[in-house]
Amino acid sequence: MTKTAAIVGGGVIGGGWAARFMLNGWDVKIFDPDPQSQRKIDAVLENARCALPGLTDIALPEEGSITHCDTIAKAVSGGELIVEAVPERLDVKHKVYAEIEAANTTGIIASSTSGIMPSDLQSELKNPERLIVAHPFNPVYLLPLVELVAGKQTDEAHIEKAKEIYSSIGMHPLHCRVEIEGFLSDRLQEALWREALWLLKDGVATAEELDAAIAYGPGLRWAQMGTMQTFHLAGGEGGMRAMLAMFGPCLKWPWTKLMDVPELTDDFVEMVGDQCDTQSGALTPRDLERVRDTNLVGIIRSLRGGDWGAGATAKSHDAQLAKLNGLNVKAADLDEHQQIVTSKRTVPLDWVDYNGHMNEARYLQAFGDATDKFMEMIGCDSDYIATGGSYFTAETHIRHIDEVRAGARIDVKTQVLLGEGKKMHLWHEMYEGTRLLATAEHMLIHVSLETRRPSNPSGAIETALTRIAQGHAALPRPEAAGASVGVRA
Ligand SMILES: NC(=O)C1=CN([C@@H]2O[C@H](COP(=O)(O)OP(=O)(O)OC[C@H]3O[C@@H](n4cnc5c(N)ncnc54)[C@H](O)[C@@H]3O)[C@@H](O)[C@H]2O)C=CC1
Ligand SMILES: C[N+](C)(C)CC(=O)CC(=O)[O-]
Repeated sequence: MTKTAAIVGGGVIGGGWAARFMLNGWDVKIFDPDPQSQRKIDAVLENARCALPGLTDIALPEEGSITHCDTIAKAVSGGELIVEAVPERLDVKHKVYAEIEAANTTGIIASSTSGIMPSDLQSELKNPERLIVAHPFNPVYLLPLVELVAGKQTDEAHIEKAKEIYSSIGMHPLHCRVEIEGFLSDRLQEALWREALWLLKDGVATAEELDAAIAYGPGLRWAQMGTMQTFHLAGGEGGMRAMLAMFGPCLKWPWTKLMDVPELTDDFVEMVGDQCDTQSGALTPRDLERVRDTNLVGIIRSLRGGDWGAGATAKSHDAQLAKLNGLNVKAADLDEHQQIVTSKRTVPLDWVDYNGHMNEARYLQAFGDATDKFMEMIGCDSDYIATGGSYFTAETHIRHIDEVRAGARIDVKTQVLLGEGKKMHLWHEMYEGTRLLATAEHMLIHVSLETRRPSNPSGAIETALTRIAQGHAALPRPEAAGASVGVRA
């Protein structure tokens, strides 16, 4: 069933929300009075379409539609979720809520505010119980964190509903249980930013040097662990206790100017702006966004490996997407009269090489993932593997037939050429739509993980595999199956 999100305010954050919802299959209705808004949102969507699908190993749903409305009433009428992303001013937000209330009395109003207390936001609403804060992070289409905060009058059921909604679009809802200004993340970020502005103003370092001080060091750690766990490790075997014993007293030394804010005079703003422009060189903000997005996809993908932080969120999104894509098929439901779809995914940005197309190593990864999925389907899943049986690949032959680029949706269809005793001979075909991109032929042997020697699979796996192999024997045998490597005549 298609869902609809109403978005009021289509700037940096509203545009990012539009992209995240649409690429997760939601329809979006949006209102923004800026005549340039549609152009700006299109630019955000273009970047998001390149980046977001690469976070998951399973294809996202079909993209939803976007309707640009010319009034708030048209955007929000009938909506169950109304995302507010207008400028960070209480008076502006109150005015917008009054217009929303005139057209919609029941939908959840989710404010994107970076730090205004939800109790203040809901103070003039007729139905204040439906207002929550859902504070995202830029770029909203890639970063999974969304801070959820209730005001004094919020119905907690809406927070629970919001957790479901944001999880279903690949996000990590963090419920900030105590309502405070700036919530959690911005409190931490602002302390650092304030200090950086002081160091720049006092001529201690340039914008570039300050960014290097983060990007080459702590920033790399922060992508995976926050300050607490990072410093727990800095205490060696003594952990955080040792860390506090050694560095705790330093916190009282005058290292930081945390509570003071440098005065934002025109000269100072120009000085900071100039230094940031110099730092960016010839790259425009849109160019930099693309660099940032490619790097973020790479970082989050590497965190998937360890099922860690933002990588774990992407993996649990995969589990939901596998269901939507019909990839969670059990052995008994596999149709032995046709090839089996074992993968539906999008080519991630970081799978593309210097030739501008998917690198050869990634074909093996995509086919290997399809083999893993097929193993899971016939019952060789993580529970079975934990009992000590699995398959090892003994031989592989991949043919590269046509190129494929980042962002393309690819499917793998699998045919069992032999499934007998310890042997499993698979034939995979990779398609973009109906275009054949590559084929792979693998011979796998069932092994005991204890002896590391060939062994028979469980009866259930053998039965499932034999049934499919017998059914697939009636399908045309792929011409290239069993072919040796060589130049085509
Ligand atoms: N920029 C950021 O990094 C982040 C911002 N936020 C929050 O998101 C909200 C929006 O901020 P940005 O997108 O950065 O600002 P922005 O200035 O990029 O976008 C605000 C948009 O609201 C539109 N607008 C102004 N009055 C309006 C009205 N009456 N009705 C509908 N639209 C109206 C403007 O035309 C503009 O396109 C703020 O509450 C901000 O604190 C949250 C997370 C990060
Ligand atoms: C600077 N900011 C307060 C608008 C930042 C945020 O609210 C979140 C983010 O994206 O860093």
